[in-house]
Amino acid sequence: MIVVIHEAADQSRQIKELIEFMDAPQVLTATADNWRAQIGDSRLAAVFVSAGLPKSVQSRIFDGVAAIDCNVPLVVTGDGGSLSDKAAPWARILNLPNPMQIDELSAVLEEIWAVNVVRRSDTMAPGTELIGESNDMRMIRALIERVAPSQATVLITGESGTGKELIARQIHEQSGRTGEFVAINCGAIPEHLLESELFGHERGAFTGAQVARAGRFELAEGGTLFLDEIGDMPTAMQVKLLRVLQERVIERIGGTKSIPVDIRVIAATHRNLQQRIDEGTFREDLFYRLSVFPIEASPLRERPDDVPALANMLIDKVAERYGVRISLSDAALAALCDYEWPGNVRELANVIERLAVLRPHGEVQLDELPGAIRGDGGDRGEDDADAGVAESTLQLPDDGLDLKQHLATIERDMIAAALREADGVVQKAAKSLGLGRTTLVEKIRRHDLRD
Ligand SMILES: Nc1ncnc2c1ncn2[C@@H]1O[C@H](COP(=O)(O)OP(=O)(O)OP(=O)(O)O)[C@@H](O)[C@H]1O
Repeated sequence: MIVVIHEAADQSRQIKELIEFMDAPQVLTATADNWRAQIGDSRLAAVFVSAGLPKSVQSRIFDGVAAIDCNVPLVVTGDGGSLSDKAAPWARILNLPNPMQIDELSAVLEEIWAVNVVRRSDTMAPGTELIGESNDMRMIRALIERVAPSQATVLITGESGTGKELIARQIHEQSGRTGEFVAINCGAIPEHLLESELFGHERGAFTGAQVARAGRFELAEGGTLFLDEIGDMPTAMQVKLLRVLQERVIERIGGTKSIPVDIRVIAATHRNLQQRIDEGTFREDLFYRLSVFPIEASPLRERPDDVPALANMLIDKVAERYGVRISLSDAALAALCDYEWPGNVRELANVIERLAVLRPHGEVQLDELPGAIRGDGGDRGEDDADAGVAESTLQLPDDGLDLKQHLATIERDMIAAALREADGVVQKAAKSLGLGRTTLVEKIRRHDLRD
């Protein structure tokens, strides 16, 4: 949800229409007094605030936004007034001068989208407990315990969905560090935004930098900075990161002051960094700096003993979310344990979620699992086409269901899953769903899926 606050109602409407014209659904016009009530429980993606509003009113809005989440981007529209440096030192403030140009608005929306991809990934973990009693998981827990109290930089490697972020969070939680756990996905943020996201910037450092802003290094002061997808970090940024790791000081963009930082760095990647070093896309010196204490998150197929406990935990989560509790027959559970899980725990979570939505009540039987998991040689692409569950096995719950509502829920969840997989890139999600981009945008709007 994007909120537009302007002293003139016709201006508010105009800005809302322009934003909607740029394919951003869920735009709300509001006043400084009622915006908070108007958004209700919707997730706040950005707030557009008129520069013409009195400073005291702006401050009130900023404080309200900070109370929800300091990382929500603030966009100051028009140039009728100026913002105090101290108005919101925590904030990401973007500027859109009058008259509003489409290309400038488009750049601002791109940035808002990027920030929100990061915010979403920051809150993605459905639970914080590390589940599993396999030898690998026990070993990982022991490593976490050993490294947590030290200051050592940790490099967590492993395939996608193996729990690298969860491991990083555990290290932070057990470290006794009092600052925040700040995560950033180095692969999801456009290169030109990554530097300011990490290092922050001083006022006037570049167009739109209306006030100074702290970067993630500073936000993680006294805590932990989690650099996810470090293997995708552009090489120019790798040099800067190496300097921070060596000298423990940063400089904001456009700044001259060296700011000391007390942070614990944990990096993670699903890439083979050795291969990237050989290809010349990852610096060897940075690799050695990062991998002071390496932890490898093993793929789920190598620890099938963990599948039952993970499945139970995920069934609980789904029950909380949808109010439907499934169970697994012995044969179904055995098939889950035998499956290769190329998408690891995240894929298991998707399968459990799909089963709960498509087969809302009762015990899931072996023949109700996706073909690839049943081991009948079913092609994964075909399985995806029928949402992972054999059509003939769908059963009507004893007390019936509201089919329209049920199908809408499935559609909403599939779109949400596709957007997650595509890191929020609508074009990519549309392709994986076999839909045109405009159709998907319309569905996202209808299902209220974009913030
Ligand atoms: N051992 C585990 N116990 C409980 N939940 C887990 C475990 N491993 C993974 N998960 C859950 O699976 C999902 C994926 O885990 P996570 O995001 O930590 O993986 P990742 O390795 O960082 O993935 P990516 O490389 O794609 O970022 C999360 O929702 C996480 O909570």
